[in-house]
Amino acid sequence: MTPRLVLTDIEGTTSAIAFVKDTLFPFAEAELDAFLAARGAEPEVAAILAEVPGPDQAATLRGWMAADAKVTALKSLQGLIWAAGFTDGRLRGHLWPDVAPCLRAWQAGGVALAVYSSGSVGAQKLLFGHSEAGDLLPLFSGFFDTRVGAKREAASYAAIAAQTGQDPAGILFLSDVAEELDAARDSGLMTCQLVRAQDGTVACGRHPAAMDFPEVARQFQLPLAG
Ligand SMILES: CSCCC(=O)C(=O)COP(=O)(O)O
Ligand SMILES: [Mg+2]
Repeated sequence: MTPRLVLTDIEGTTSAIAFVKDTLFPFAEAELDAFLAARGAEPEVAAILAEVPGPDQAATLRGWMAADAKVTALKSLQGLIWAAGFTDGRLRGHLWPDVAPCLRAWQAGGVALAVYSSGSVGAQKLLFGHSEAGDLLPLFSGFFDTRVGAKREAASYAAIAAQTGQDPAGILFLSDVAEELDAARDSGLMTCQLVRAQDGTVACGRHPAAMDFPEVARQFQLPLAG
């Protein structure tokens, strides 16, 4: 069945793992103290901080950062910190060169597009709105983060299907992480693992695999770019 909706992960799928780990995460850590001092009392930030335990919240946040913990509060805060960098040009969303042409072709061909990442919805919009390929936000009809559930839980994909109004069998989920693909398949979605050599991803063998988006298009009869 040709997908009616492509649901894509970001890190390791549309964008380099190194961009997230070596650019985005250090940017947020470097700005953390100044951000908390300047904006910690704002209602939006205070509501996030209410979910951060411990007497030294900056230390808790740094511990989560060091562990790459996919904690919703940390992800929300990182998104708010990155906002300044994306809007003043210090940050630009990395995309592998094959990604934007395929996303444009798929959307133009009538395939809906959505994002599901541990990065907050706000951060997802910053990355695609300020990407190396320009503003890609108009291509997407949905954005989902861990507020819908964890990426390794099947129920999260059922919830996304319900919220998009799509039959799970018509959704293709793209990710580099086998456990995320397992969970999506458990909820009836089609799956494809992105095995990008530059990221050092290894094919898990449990899902169809593609080295880039054109190969995804060929395997799932999606419109081809250019
Ligand atoms: C601008 S999105 C930042 C990505 C991020 O924070 C992250 O943790 C990556 O998670 P993903 O689910 O995209 O692998
Ligand atoms: Mg990923």
